[in-house]
Amino acid sequence: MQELINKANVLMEALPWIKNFYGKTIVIKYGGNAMVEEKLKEGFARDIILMKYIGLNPVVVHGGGPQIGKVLEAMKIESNFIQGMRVTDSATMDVVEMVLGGKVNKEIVKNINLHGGKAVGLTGKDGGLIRARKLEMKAVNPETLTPEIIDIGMVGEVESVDPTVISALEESNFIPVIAPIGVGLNGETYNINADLVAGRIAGALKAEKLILLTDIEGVKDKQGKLISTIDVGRVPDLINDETISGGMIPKINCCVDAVEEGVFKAHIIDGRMEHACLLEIFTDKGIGTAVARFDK
Ligand SMILES: Nc1ncnc2c1ncn2[C@@H]1O[C@H](COP(=O)(O)OP(=O)(O)O)[C@@H](O)[C@H]1O
Ligand SMILES: CC(=O)N[C@@H](CCC(=O)OP(=O)(O)O)C(=O)O
Repeated sequence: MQELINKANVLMEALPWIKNFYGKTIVIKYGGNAMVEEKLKEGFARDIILMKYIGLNPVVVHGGGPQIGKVLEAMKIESNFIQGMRVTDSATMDVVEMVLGGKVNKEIVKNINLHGGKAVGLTGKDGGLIRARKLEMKAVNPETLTPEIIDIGMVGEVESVDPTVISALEESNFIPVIAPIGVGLNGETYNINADLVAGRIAGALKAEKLILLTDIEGVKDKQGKLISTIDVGRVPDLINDETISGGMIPKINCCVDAVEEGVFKAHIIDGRMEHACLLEIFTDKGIGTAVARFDK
């Protein structure tokens, strides 16, 4: 009997959060281990469906860097990254679009639909969702030691987001699943980092939350202890004193940008943990690191 009451208590813990988030949009960047391991994949699909059925509007933006890498390797095309961005010539762009917009996107859609949801896959080309432009990357020339703009091919940055197609899908209770590919003014295709796309889509939708799933517990301090909350104003110091480095820099900056654009809270959480999204949204304590304007 006590076991049943405990179950009811767990559900009741979620009640204030369900009330709070009812009708609100949550953008989730899906990637890493959560997109590879069978058990985690199924758990993620079920989490998204549960969110939808209790009245939230989940929007999934996915990555797929490792999946692209595997196909490029099989095709004997070399992968090169500069400042975390894949150098993308036209042969690589074809593979990126094929893998992200095709196999990876459709597998996520299939998993959600298989477990009872109604997902629709899109790239940024569909409905004019993501207008992109070429990313101007600055790097220091090792010979002259001066910063200059380098050409890394068809890598894009988001110029603007037109969320009309997302709203149309939400009205009919579909769950949008978005591949991070954008289209330029003249119809050219761009490969865009998925975290950046998720941040901008969350901003355009004025989402309640942006959740970035990654393969680490969250942002850690210099002693390796998890930092549960970070005020956006503190981020530059954490980067300058090198508490935050490497791949975590674009992630945290993307959270800051989303908050500045009107997203209430951004979270960096551990996608290796089963039901990570649900634990973050529906429990009092949450997991991972929350980034917001706490010091008002
Ligand atoms: N302060 C920090 N807290 C946590 N991770 C950090 C921190 N600073 C740097 N990192 C690094 O950033 C990595 C996450 O970025 P990345 O590997 O690019 O993620 P993903 O592949 O999910 O996009 C972590 O695995 C860790 O090595
Ligand atoms: C420009 C750029 O680097 N684009 C990424 C897009 C996919 C992505 O971001 O996937 P993850 O989230 O798994 O890293 C790439 O080509 O790998």
